[in-house]
Amino acid sequence: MPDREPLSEAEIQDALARLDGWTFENDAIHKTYEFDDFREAISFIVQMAFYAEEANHHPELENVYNSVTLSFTTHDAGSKVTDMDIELARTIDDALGA
Ligand SMILES: C[C@H](O)[C@H](O)[C@H]1CNC2=NC(N)=NC(=O)C2=N1
Repeated sequence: MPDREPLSEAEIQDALARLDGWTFENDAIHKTYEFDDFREAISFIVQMAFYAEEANHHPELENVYNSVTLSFTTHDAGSKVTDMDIELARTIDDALGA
């Protein structure tokens, strides 16, 4: 089970190097996904929500037409990036192939 200890910037960058398309900014990790259309974007959000709920860890998300941006930080750790954020980002990308 990932823990809620804040990661150092070096640990975060090392973890992001093993993910695709995630960036670290303002104490959160972010990724923007582009889909064919609005339906595909919303479908991704719905599917992502099941993984977030299963992990009890939730993103901030923004949707504009076919674009979805997920941002993760761990509120229980003072809104710092923890393994919870990294692991859920990996789970979502592995599961949804985005
Ligand atoms: C009570 C509930 O388990 C907590 O508030 C969970 C819910 N989802 C969460 N999501 C995120 N991103 N960070 C948290 O610390 C967090 N905590």
